[in-house]
Amino acid sequence: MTRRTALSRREASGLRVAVIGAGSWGTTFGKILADGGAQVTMWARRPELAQEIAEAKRNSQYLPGINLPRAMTATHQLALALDGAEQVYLSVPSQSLRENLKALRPLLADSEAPVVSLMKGVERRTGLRMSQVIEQELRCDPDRIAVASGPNLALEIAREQPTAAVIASNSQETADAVARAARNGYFRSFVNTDVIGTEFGGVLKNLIAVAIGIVDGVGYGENTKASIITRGLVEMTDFAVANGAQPETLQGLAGLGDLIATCQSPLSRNNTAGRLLGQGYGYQDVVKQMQQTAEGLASLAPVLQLARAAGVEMPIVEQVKMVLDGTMDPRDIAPHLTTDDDTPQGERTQNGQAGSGGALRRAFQRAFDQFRHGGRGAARD
Ligand SMILES: NC(=O)C1=CN([C@@H]2O[C@H](COP(=O)(O)OP(=O)(O)OC[C@H]3O[C@@H](n4cnc5c(N)ncnc54)[C@H](OP(=O)(O)O)[C@@H]3O)[C@@H](O)[C@H]2O)C=CC1
Ligand SMILES: O=C(CO)COP(=O)(O)O
Repeated sequence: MTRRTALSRREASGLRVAVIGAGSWGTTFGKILADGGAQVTMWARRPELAQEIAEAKRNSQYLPGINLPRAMTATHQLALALDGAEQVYLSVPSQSLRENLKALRPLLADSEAPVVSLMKGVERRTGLRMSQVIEQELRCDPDRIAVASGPNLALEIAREQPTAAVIASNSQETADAVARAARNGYFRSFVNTDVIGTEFGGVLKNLIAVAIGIVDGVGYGENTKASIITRGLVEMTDFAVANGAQPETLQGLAGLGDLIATCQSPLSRNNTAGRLLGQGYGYQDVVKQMQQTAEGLASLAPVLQLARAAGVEMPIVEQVKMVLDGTMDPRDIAPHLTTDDDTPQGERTQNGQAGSGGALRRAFQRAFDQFRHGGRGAARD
C-alpha cells in the first residue's frame, strides 16, 4: 500500500460493496474502493477470472502487472457478490447492461443500496443512457442511482497515478455517499446533480476520441487534432444541453477532462479503434482486433438519432459514422466546418450564441419556463 492509499483508508472503512463486471474498469474501480477502506466483492462472469482475483489478487488479462488489494475478493455467483452489499457498482459493456440487470433485479428486490453506473455508452436499440436503463429494469427510485465519470483511464489508475472523477445523482445524499466511498489518496471524487450531463460527457468524448484516432491513423498532426477536440467539445455541449444537461458539466471533469485524457492516450480503446479505421481497416476488422470494449462504436448511431431528434448538428460525429460505414475516406475527415455553407460563422457554435435556433437558446427557454411555473415539471433524470 502506498502512502497516499494509507492516508485515506478511513473514508469508507468496512463498507461492503459489490462490483458487477471484472474487466479493466470494474477491477480498477474495485481497487479504488478497497484502497478507500471498503470490503469489495467483484462479480466476474468467468469462474477462472473470479478465482484469479480472489486467490492471486491479480487480473492478468485486463490489468497486467497490477497487484490487487487484500480487501478485494471475487465470485462468479451473482447472489454471493450482492449478499450484504451496501453499494452496488455496475461495469459491464453498455449493450449487455439490460440483460445483466434482469438477473440482478430479484437479488436486489429488498435492497436500498445505491446503484452506481461506471459505464460510458448508450443503449443502441433505445438510445437510453445507462442510468435510465437501470431505472427501467430495477424499477427503483432514481434517487438511488448514481453515475461516475471523468478522465479515468483504468491502467493509469490501477498504477495509482492520481486523478479525479465526478459522481452525479439526482440525490445529493446518494452522490455524497458514493463519493465518500470512491475516494482515496490517488482518486478524488467530486459531486454534482447533473446526471444527464455527466453521462453524456462520457458517451460523447468516446466519439470524438474515435475521430482523433482516425486522423492519427491517417497521419495528420496536432493542428487537426486540436481543431477536432475544440470543435468536438462544442458538439458535445450542444448535444448534451439540448438533451437537458447543464453546460458547465461539459466544461468539467466528465466533459473536457475526459475528452483530453481519451483523445491523448494510446490506452484509450476508442482512440485505438479510430486509429485502425484511419489506417484503412474496415469496421469488422476493427471489431475483431479489439480485445476490450470500445463503447463509441455502438453509441454512434443512437447518438446521431438523438441529435437529429433534438435538431443538433454534429458534423464531426457524422463524419466518424461515415468512415465507420465505409462511405467516407478517412483522409477526408476534417475538424469540420459545421456546414458546407460559404458564410463565415461565429466560432462558439452553430446552435449557440452565434445562431438563432439552437441548443443553448432552448436550454435558456426551458429554464425560463421552469422558473415561470414555479419549478413544477423541472427536468429530472
Ligand atoms: N477501461 C477504462 O479505462 C474505462 C472504462 N469505462 C467504461 O466501463 C465500462 C466497462 O468497460 P471495461 O471494463 O473497460 O471493459 P473491458 O472490455 O475491459 O471488460 C469488459 C468486462 O465485461 C464482461 N462482459 C462482456 N460481455 C458481458 C456480458 N454480456 N455480460 C456480462 N459481462 C460481460 C467481460 O467479461 P469477460 O472477460 O468474461 O469477457 C469483462 O469482465 C464501459 O462502459 C467503459 O466505457 C469507464 C471509464 C474508464
Ligand atoms: O473512459 C475512459 C477514460 O476516461 C476510457 O476510454 P476508452 O474506453 O476509450 O479506453
